[in-house]
Amino acid sequence: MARRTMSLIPHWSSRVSSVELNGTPFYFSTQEKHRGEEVPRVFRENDGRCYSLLVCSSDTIRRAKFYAELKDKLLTNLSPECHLSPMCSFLPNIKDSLLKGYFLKDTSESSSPTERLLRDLTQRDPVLVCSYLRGETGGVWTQHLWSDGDNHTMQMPKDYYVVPAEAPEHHPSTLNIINSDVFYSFEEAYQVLEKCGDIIPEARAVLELLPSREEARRKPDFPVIVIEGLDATGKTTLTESLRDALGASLLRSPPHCLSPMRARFDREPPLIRRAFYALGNYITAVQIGQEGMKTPVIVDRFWHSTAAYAIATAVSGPVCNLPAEGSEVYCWPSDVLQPSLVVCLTLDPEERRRRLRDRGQGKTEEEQELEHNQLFRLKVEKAYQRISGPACVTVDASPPADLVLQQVLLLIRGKCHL
Ligand SMILES: Nc1ncnc2c1ncn2[C@@H]1O[C@H](COP(=O)(O)OP(=O)(O)OP(=O)(O)O)[C@@H](O)[C@H]1O
Ligand SMILES: Nc1ccn([C@@H]2O[C@H](COP(=O)(O)O)[C@@H](O)[C@H]2O)c(=O)n1
Repeated sequence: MARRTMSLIPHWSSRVSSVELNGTPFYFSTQEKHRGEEVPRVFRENDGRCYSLLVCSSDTIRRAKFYAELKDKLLTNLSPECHLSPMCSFLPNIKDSLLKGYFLKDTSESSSPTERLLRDLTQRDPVLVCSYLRGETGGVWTQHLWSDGDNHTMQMPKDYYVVPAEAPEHHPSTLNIINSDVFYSFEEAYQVLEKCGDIIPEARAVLELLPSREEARRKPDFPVIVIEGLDATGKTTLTESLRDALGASLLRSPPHCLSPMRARFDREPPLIRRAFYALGNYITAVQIGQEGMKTPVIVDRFWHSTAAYAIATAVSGPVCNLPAEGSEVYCWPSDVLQPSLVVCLTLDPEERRRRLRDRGQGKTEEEQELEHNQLFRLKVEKAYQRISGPACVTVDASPPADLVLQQVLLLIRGKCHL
């Protein structure tokens, strides 16, 4: 941790912090001199003590795992008078500069229990703690970066004042998407699972099933049609009908051979979970390459799903926070086979809920989130539409199943000459 802390200090005063209060981000930064700026919103009307905790380690797996555990750890050990808000710190427009953590307001009588807990964290865990002090008059607040040694004195070269900051042009959560949430090459995803081998035995099992990257790129003779969409939009129904109508092979991503490991990865933080799904696409790509030498291939979910769900989870807040159309995050990886056609099924939310209810099967946590969280659903759909090379063709899945089939067959005949 010490090395990581030191490497942050040269850019410390260029960093901007964002604290989410009831879902709205409030930004502040630090500066050496106070020039009469107002007190940033998060410090206003504040009688308590304030702290920030940012998870930072050059070991990406440790960082992801610790961040996933941090909230529970804090809620279990802090007094009920402590209030936590999600926060992050970033260098505007600098990729991979985002550090995630929590902002803590403590209104309890004594600072000792909270500070003891924070001190323990700085000594044992990859976390950077700052405390914030209000000046005598209440008109200024200063930030104090704790050391990771016994004595939590200031490590800052100077006192820094906290001042309000502008909202950045791009939402900060977009800064770390590449190779943390979405993987654009076999190697990047492979490295994540390789590093997890010691702590997650299932990661080794996945690595043993992986093909070489050349195999995943092999272009088949027959067309490859991918069907995408949120859960319960009718992908299984449609893909099975297409298989029968076209005499095609039906494949899926993640492939069946990964089913025994999937539940374990669904419990892991995004970095690890997304690397698992990314690698699943490479296994499916090899199967497509083999089957596609004999028949057309229909695929139930592929890279669009992996990227769209990952982006929608990584980006907090409303749809406008997503990276804009044309952003590199939506680009198809160069080492994954490109389907001939990608169809994305859409359905109005009420009909989708009805189909989910009627089906009554168990759902992954993410699917439950989709059901509850309208914003998340909109973000997944928007991300689906923005992915390019190949882009997806949207099809309204609300008509009866045989009509949806006819419409998709027309698209396939037009695009793939079948
Ligand atoms: N066009 C349709 N009209 C009415 N009901 C449909 C239609 N297509 C599918 N259904 C029904 O909706 C439910 C969900 O369909 P299906 O399982 O095919 O969706 P899915 O997209 O594969 O879901 P998941 O991604 O969760 O596996 C099923 O009960 C299915 O019978
Ligand atoms: N290629 C894929 C396929 C799926 N996912 C993730 O799985 C969930 C939905 O899968 P279902 O089998 O339940 O339809 C969804 O949460 C995706 O995150 C993926 O990432 N990549």
